[in-house]
Amino acid sequence: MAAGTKMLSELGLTPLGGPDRAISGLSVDSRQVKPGHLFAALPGSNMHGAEFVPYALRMGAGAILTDRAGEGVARAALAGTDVAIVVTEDPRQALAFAAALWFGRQPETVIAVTGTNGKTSVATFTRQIWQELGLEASNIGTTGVEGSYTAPSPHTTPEPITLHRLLSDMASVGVTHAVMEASSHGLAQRRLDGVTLTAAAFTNFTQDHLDYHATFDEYFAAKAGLFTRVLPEDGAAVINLDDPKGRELAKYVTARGQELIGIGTSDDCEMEILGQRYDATGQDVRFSWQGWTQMTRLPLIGGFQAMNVLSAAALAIACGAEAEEVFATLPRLSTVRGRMQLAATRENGATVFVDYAHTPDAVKTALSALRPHVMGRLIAIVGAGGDRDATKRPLMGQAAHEHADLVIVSDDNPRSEDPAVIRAAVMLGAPDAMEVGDRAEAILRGVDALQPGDALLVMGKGHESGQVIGSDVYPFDDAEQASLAVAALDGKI
Ligand SMILES: CC(=O)N[C@H]1[C@@H](OP(=O)(O)OP(=O)(O)OC[C@H]2O[C@@H](n3ccc(=O)[nH]c3=O)[C@H](O)[C@@H]2O)O[C@H](CO)[C@@H](O)[C@@H]1O[C@H](C)C(=O)N[C@@H](C)C(=O)N[C@H](CCC(=O)O)C(=O)O
Ligand SMILES: Nc1ncnc2c1ncn2[C@@H]1O[C@H](COP(=O)(O)OP(=O)(O)OP(=O)(O)O)[C@@H](O)[C@H]1O
Ligand SMILES: N[C@H](CCC[C@H](N)C(=O)O)C(=O)O
Ligand SMILES: [Mg+2]
Repeated sequence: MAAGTKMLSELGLTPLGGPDRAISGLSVDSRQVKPGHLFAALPGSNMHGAEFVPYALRMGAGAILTDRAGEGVARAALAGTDVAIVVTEDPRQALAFAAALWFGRQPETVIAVTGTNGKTSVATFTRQIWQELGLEASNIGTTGVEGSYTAPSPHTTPEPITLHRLLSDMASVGVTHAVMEASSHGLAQRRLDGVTLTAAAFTNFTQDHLDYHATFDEYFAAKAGLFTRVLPEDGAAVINLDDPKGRELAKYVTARGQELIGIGTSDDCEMEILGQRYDATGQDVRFSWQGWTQMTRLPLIGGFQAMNVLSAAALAIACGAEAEEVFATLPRLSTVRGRMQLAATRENGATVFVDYAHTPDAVKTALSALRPHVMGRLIAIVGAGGDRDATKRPLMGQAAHEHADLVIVSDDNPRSEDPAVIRAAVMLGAPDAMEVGDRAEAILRGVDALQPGDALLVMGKGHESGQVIGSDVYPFDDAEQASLAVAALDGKI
């Protein structure tokens, strides 16, 4: 937390029935409270943060922010103290605004990307385009903070205090352009409500996270909030119009008077994909921007990458870059780590790719996207994470069964669950799959099966560097294991 203090009123907060108060910082977790901090006692999915007010007071909290549900418990704990209390309808949003005002600085241009799949890819390509144009740029998301400013990021969308500290640090070292992923958790929890956005993008909407959001509609409403609540009226919205949910969002965007940039394969899109031709190292893409037809080469595997890249190009243009200069950078973009990444090639020419597909739709998309680049068979390794949406498991198995020639079901972060139970659920959708729990062995078996012209797609872990079993994290990297397996089987080690 930055040195110094600020008054609650400077952070947009009004204490109930008491005088204004100087605070020394912000905390969302009672265990991190420092003397004089405002402790945000938030309604949680397990418990109400107000339960921790007594703890926060022992740590020296100077003010409490909560909602009506937390007010009673908080007031009881505050009896006899002079600690201020702020009660609002939506304390998560109030905290987000307070964090923005506390840190007071962000890069001039910040954009956010939402959607079930493709957020990391679009964010990374946008940052790469900006850097190619000579701008100081970073992306924030699942793979950490990358580009001109780098840092680890524990969340896809960081908590508001962490987020605004980061944006302020970036701005102070000269980063002018930042692009962040807006996860549905992040949006539902108002984590980015305090960020001033120039533009936002929507990639697509399919099943995920039904462990957290009660229904599909609730999950979609969380994503829609990026356009209906966070992006200002003078912001630009880049929307995938090939997705019916994108069409729905486009109506909200138009109703709010935001600039709509449609992207897709229909002729009402400003950025229209006209054709794609695939080969072993990438693809040629024909597209038009506001009616101006272009051809470009993308050194990227997978048809959907054209959508991701052109969304990134549209975002860069929406934020002021020259279209011609943006398009000139596209052949120089590089694969996002762990997304359709070529990890190893066997002596016989067969290839191994690593991808982060961890939803039924992503499994289908990744396999069908790889297919036109491959002459031989497609072998898939698939598995599902423990302590996550269990309904997606058989659907992921089924997608692999339908789109690959050979399926191996293996473990992917079983966490607190029994891995055999997770594999059995995946195998409900892929009954003739080979079951190999140990992931290193599964990769070895997959690589061993590769004939000339074949490709192996290892899905689910992408850039991850560990296998989470119980509460332990064992070092594990799919790309590294693929290289080791190829080296071992080709007699190099
Ligand atoms: C499921 C989820 O998103 N949980 C977030 C939520 O916590 P919660 O509602 O479950 O909290 P709770 O356990 O009920 O506790 C209630 C409150 O008491 C506080 N507390 C709790 C214990 C204590 O000792 N003292 C204390 O003050 C907590 O900080 C919380 O504010 O609110 C907390 C405070 O804002 C977040 O830290 C927490 O994120 C946790 C760490 C998390 O792991 N989130 C993941 C699932 C997440 O956000 N993932 C998305 C990406 C998903 C994807 O696309 O794959 C992301 O953007 O990273
Ligand atoms: N535009 C797209 N359409 C469909 N599938 C995609 C698209 N882009 C990427 N994917 C698939 O989704 C996987 C995840 O991609 P990416 O990491 O870019 O998405 P994400 O939205 O950031 O995911 P997460 O929610 O896990 O952070 C990729 O490995 C790929 O299989
Ligand atoms: N970050 C996401 C995706 C993880 C993908 C997969 N490796 C898993 O562990 O389920 C999550 O935690 O749900
Ligand atoms: Mg991501």
